[in-house]
Amino acid sequence: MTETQPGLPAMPQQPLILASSSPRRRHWLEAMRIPFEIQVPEVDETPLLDEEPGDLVLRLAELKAEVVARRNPDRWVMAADTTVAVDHHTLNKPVDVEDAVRMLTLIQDRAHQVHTGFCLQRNDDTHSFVDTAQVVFRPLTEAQIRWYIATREPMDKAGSYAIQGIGALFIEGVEGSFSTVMGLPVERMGDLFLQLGLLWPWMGLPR
Ligand SMILES: Cc1cn([C@H]2C[C@H](O)[C@@H](COP(=O)(O)OP(=O)(O)OP(=O)(O)O)O2)c(=O)[nH]c1=O
Repeated sequence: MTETQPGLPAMPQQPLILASSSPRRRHWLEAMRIPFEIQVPEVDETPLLDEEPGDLVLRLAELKAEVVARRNPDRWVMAADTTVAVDHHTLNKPVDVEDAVRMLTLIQDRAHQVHTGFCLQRNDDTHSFVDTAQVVFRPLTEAQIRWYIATREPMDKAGSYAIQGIGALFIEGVEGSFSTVMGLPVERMGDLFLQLGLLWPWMGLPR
């Protein structure tokens, strides 16, 4: 029999499941010492016809969480999806060097939006939202853009840059959450963990 103390969970809370292959999302959870394991869902990330970027990231975050939550009854599963929007363009990860050139040419010397969809789900209990940050880029010449792409940093990032890397040098300012640009809105995620009483039990303390 498991001994319980008032206010303490009867058994240790199961770790979170991160439904993502993103090293950035893993990084944030490790940095915050949240216990987690990774299960990567296979989902089709193709946008629907005329789908708005905010709708796209929410749908994909919910889909990734749903797929993994169905396989893991009674476990909390977290997923996210990030995209960059400028005018009517949605910029996902570049498919090749020329695609990255196209994206960086579009976003240099102006502002764009980064939308990150987030979903936390256990069984049918789903909590999801979209967080948006605005990023202003400095002007870049084609030679500078090609130099940046040659570093390979842009190749697995939405919008073809990394705010957490060399890309920081090209950014004039950010309005909103830095972590949202990196792919995980950690401030709003923390709010949700607290509201649901998940955070402190993960740290071994009462909720
Ligand atoms: C704009 C920007 C994006 N990114 C990253 C975050 C995301 O990992 C990636 C967008 O791709 P996503 O499709 O959101 O995520 P992913 O394919 O890396 O992982 P998964 O779908 O398995 O969860 O771009 C940065 O790391 N820095 C940035 O500044």
